[in-house]
Amino acid sequence: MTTVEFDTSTGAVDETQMDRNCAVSLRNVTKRYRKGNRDVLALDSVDLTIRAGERLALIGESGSGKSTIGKLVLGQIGADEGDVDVLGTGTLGGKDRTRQLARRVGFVFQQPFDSLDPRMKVGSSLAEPLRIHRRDLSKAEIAERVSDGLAAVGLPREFVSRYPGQLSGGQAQRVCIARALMLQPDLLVLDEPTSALDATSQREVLRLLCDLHSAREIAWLFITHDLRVAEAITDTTAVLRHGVMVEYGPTVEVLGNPVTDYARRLIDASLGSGLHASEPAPVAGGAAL
Ligand SMILES: Nc1ncnc2c1ncn2[C@@H]1O[C@H](COP(=O)(O)OP(=O)(O)OP(=O)(O)O)[C@@H](O)[C@H]1O
Repeated sequence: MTTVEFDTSTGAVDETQMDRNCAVSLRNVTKRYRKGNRDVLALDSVDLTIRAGERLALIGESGSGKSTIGKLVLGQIGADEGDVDVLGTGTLGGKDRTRQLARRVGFVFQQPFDSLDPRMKVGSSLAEPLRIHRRDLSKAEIAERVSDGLAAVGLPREFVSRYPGQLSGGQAQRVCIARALMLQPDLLVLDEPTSALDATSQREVLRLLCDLHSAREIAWLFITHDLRVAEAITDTTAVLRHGVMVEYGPTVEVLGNPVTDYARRLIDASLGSGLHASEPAPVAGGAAL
């Protein structure tokens, strides 16, 4: 792992020292949870790399360990064994690492209304990360960035004064995406970001994510049960089973030509059996959305 210098006075990482091509690196990572008087092995010796700008889909049946990887990457939990390095912060101490991850990794979860404070207007929600992490910005500069953030997700400026309860599910998820992007992150953790939305909002949010990726290449860890989404908009797919990475490679190969029966069953259940081998998956650009 590359060593990174961290300036505690400015909060800046000396990026000249870190591997700019690597957004996420998990090496031989094992994670157990304590459940009553027994241990649950959630991840077993997992290796995973997400390069800068790469969109990786993480798929697997319920309980296979997908969200555990998301939590490790966000720094919400630690590994029992192995190395977790996110954007070169792996060698930083606890507080510095947490601060860097909060600044440089955005996240969008399944339920937008759980992620937004119902008592906070949209404008305040979007301004909050800037107030915390960008103390150099004036009030006017923050207000301008909030307006720009809303525009970037296709919402009018007037939404600053709305409360979450006055938004549709799709609009609320757009606000969550805008919030995740406020600090211009290098990595987004997207944990089922569209599965709580109706079909139209799903398509709109996925198109929005693709457009944002085209405008600025942010790496994605995209956790999904929906293999059509993985197929349409990701570069790489990793398949987890009982905490073990059983397949990993370009999305077009993993979904088009799965090696394990397990992945084949997942794909058949989500996409039907017609895709394998004969039909290339329409990866990137959102063509199939
Ligand atoms: N806080 C916890 N305490 C105990 N066990 C946990 C905890 N969190 C997760 N687990 C267990 O770890 C395993 C992996 O869980 P995880 O949430 O990572 O799976 P997942 O693939 O994200 O599932 P889903 O698709 O249902 O969200 C499961 O067996 C789960 O029951």
